[in-house]
Amino acid sequence: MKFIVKLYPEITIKSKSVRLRFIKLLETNLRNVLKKVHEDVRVQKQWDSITVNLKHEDEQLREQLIDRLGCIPGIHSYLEVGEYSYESIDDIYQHAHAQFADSLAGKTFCVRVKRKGKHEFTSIEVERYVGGGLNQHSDAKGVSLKTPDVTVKLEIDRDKLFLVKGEFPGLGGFPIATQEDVLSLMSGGYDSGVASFQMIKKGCRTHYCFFNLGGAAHEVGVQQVAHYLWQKYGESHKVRFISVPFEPVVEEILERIDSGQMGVILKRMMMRTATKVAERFGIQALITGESLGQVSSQTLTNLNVIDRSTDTLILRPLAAMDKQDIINVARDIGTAPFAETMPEYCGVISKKPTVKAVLSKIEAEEEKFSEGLIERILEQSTIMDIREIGKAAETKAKILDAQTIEEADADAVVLDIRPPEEQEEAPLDMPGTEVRILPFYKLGSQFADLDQERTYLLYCDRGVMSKLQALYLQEQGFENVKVYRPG
Ligand SMILES: Nc1ncnc2c1ncn2[C@@H]1O[C@H](COP(=O)(O)OP(=O)(O)OP(=O)(O)O)[C@@H](O)[C@H]1O
Repeated sequence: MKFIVKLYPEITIKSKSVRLRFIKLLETNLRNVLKKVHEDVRVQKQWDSITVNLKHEDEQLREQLIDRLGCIPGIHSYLEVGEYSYESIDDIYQHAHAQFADSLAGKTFCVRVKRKGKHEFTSIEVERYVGGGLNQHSDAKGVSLKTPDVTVKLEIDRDKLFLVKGEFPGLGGFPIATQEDVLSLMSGGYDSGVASFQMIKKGCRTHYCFFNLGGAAHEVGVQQVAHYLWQKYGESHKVRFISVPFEPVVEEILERIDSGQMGVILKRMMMRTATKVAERFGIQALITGESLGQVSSQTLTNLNVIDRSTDTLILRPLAAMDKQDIINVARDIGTAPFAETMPEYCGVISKKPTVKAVLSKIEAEEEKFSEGLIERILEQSTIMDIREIGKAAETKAKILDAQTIEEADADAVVLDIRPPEEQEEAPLDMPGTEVRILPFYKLGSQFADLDQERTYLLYCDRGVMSKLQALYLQEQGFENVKVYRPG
């Protein structure tokens, strides 16, 4: 099978050297991602497109390739094509007839040709010749140039003919690593997930910094979203997940800081800490999900005061977006189910939070923090390669993999924690075993209904969510939790 990947138009208007660099990076990114679908995938760049080839004809692999290509930044669209050689215009028609004639029955159609190289015919001549032939020798309803039911698309590239079997929209944006690295402050709600996605799409390797305000449950939730985003859209590059215990900061804020100023000061402490993390890894910008006017700390005055806490650039990709639009994007990119069930870990709640913070007052309040607070929490932070997220949970919780039910406990309950769409698509068929359906995002609120005495085997598609949730259940006192991986 073969795909022709078209560059996002913004790339094609760049200077030659920049364009070449972007194409090279996109080629490498495609290779890195698609080799995970199959090691024999071949990726080859040209000036205005990139071809993806896989010798094996296999429906499942085809679907996986289509799915992955739709998530890689820098792509305008991609065509699934059949490749042929030809000698004459009539050869072109014969190939087109064999491919398309049946699908035209009862429909109007038109033929569109794109051509590269020198030929004895023009594109319009091919359109007329192929269109005329198909009209005569098929059950098509007729040709309609303006509003056809079907558009027959051909691409002729020198001595090769490509018949377009399908066309899919790409993600847009720039290839990852065409821009510099950023550090996304990730709290697990709708906003920070969408903000991170925007930066990945814009071509930034996006690392994650998480300030833990709510213990293991908070950390598990945020790790899951970050891992999901990376695996789905940013897998071509390794990134870090940095977790900083922030309870000591919250404690001091609650004990020492004037109530109205707490929200802005918490954010300033986050920025200061994130700055140190960014400096350590040579990262140039911090990303937040803040949006103008969304909550009290997000007025222009307050954002300005928050910015004064660091010299590092803070980008807020959602600044001008409406909440509903942010939620819609979260639904499209798949982070909404995580956000929906993420409890609010706001750390501090003021009765009357200031909407007009005054820098001098805030700075005076901040004098009350104990010395070296940020250095202390940074010493206790954990830095993870995001690929290790599942593995870290495994070692920490000594979670065992079970390949069969008997291996675990004949009486074990299988917890299918996949999202409902995945469950419906491929339901677990396990006669004689109790299977409970409990999507991962409901586990946090519903685990209390589970009998702690029983053995649970957690099942998900890739084995990462199940490890994280197993760790979470263990921390809630469940002793017999395993990850179920049918052999
Ligand atoms: N615990 C945290 N760890 C890391 N970043 C955080 C944390 N809490 C907040 N932030 C950052 O600050 C931004 C604003 O947070 P705030 O809680 O004011 O708004 P929010 O709308 O609840 O954000 P979100 O929807 O992303 O949770 C977040 O989008 C995120 O970038």
